[in-house]
Amino acid sequence: MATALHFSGVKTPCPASASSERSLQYKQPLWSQRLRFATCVASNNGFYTSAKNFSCTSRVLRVSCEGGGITDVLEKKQTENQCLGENEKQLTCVMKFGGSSVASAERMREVADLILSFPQERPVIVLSAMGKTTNKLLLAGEKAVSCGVTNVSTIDELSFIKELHLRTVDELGVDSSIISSHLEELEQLLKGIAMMKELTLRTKDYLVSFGECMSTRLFAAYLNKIGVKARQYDAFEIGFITTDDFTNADILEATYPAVAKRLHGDWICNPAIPIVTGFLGKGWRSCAVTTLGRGGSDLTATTIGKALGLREIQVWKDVDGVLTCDPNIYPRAQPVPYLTFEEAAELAYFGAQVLHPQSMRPAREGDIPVRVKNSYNPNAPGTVITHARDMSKAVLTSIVLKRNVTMLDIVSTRMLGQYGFLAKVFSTFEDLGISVDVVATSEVSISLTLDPSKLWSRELIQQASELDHVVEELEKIAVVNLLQHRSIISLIGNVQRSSLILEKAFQVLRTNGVNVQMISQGASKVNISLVVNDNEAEQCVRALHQAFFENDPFEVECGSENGSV
Ligand SMILES: Nc1ncnc2c1ncn2[C@@H]1O[C@H](COP(=O)(O)OP(=O)(O)O)[C@@H](O)[C@H]1O
Ligand SMILES: N[C@@H](CC(=O)OP(=O)(O)O)C(=O)O
Repeated sequence: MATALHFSGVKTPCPASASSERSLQYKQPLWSQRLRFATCVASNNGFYTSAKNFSCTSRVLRVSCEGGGITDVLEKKQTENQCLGENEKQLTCVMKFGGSSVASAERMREVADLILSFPQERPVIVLSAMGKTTNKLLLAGEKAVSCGVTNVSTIDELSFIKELHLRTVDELGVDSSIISSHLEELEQLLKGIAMMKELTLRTKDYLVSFGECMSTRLFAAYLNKIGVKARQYDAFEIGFITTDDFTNADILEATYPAVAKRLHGDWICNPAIPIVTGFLGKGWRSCAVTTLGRGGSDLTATTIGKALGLREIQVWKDVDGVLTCDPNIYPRAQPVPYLTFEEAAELAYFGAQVLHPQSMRPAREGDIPVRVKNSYNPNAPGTVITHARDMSKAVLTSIVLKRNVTMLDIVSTRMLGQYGFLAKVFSTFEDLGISVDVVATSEVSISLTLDPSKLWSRELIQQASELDHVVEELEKIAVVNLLQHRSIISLIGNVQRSSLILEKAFQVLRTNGVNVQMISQGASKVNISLVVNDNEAEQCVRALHQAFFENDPFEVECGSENGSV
């Protein structure tokens, strides 16, 4: 590949230095081959080597030498795609960094270093909004509804967002023009919301999109500033086509070829690290900006992974991988080294905030391994999620809690043996567009829980009236008992060993005086769900964690009547 390149125009002689060559490779992985060659040509000709900074456009490679601000311009004579070696024509992996990983200028610099510490990779980068920007944008929107147009500029969250992004511009040393129009437009939008006194789901999505649009622009500008060629993309401009379910849109199939064509096409014509907004899409009918549900950048990453058929999808978080339970509930949670797609999907669906519920689907379809890593602790091995893993020793993998769940006990008013009862119950939910999580049935009754995330996007008042409506409809065929403030504890693991899991679990729950109100073992064979009262749930998770992950396994298996399990 190197011999196909031609550089000329080097004018300034400098002493040769091997170490500069290494630092060039480190800083500029995409160009490392070419730079090594450029450096080599230069030193061979007795010109210079100690290159310090460099930047590349499709035609010009600019290298400034150490010790004197001398800039040499190396004209690259051939066109970009002719220059790409056979194995450089493919992007290799996705690296997604969540809000916690890009919360400040310092964190962005660290993330840039982290990306560049993998010079063998040609990554696509997916970023979330900085820190808690999405929450702040939503709060600002809610305040705008009632604060009056003239008070919009004093909304605390707006000031916070402006200050954070402008400080980051400053600290990264990039041009403020890359985000100034977004900040102005954001304020205009909030004024519009204040004028209308209304924040629709569609407007909410447009509002939160500013977070990702700005973080990616900042990061791409920073990479370009340090000489690493990067190109920013808004996902809604490059083919992320979704349903029009604002705040919770689904990716449509057309996305895959469109995204692949755009990212791969650009890379081939003019290689630059793609920096893509996570979380965002474009509604196929409305053509408006949509979002993929909270935490949706994980789904953006796996979608790109599948679209481009990449080798690996890396999801960089602020924890050492997927843990045995939520560390906020129990800080002694431990990393889980391996998971299957199925386990990870159940875990995410049943509430583990670490992964977006839908994010495993594209990875599983494309059979692309997902690695969950800690951007604060890159040396930790993290969690690798693949199609299959050795389950011979696996019992329990992780404990997940989903709070604030609504449970319905539905008892048929008809006689035993009546057919069509289940069908009628579920068609009621279908008609009302409400999704059901966990189900347990007997001949004449059904207990089920309703997915709070599907109700989440609706106003509380609307949720209450929808629940009333559900009960009203079901009461035509059954006696209905609505039970609120329940939690689902999901035991994700090897359900081939369900008796062992249940034996231990019930021992723990009995010791803690907790009665399970519903139990379900899904067809997936990786999940047993138990429904308990909200106010008992965290205590249960801690006790279950101690029993399954911390105690001596022999002690746990034997248990005792009145003490620790
Ligand atoms: N089982 C779990 N494993 C790991 N993290 C979990 C788990 N359950 C909840 N979490 C929480 O998820 C957080 C990471 O997810 P998220 O905030 O979406 O990350 P990011 O914004 O970096 O994408 C962790 O900080 C942790 O508090
Ligand atoms: N910014 C969006 C999307 C996202 O994925 O964020 P994070 O990766 O920080 O969870 C959110 O807060 O929901």
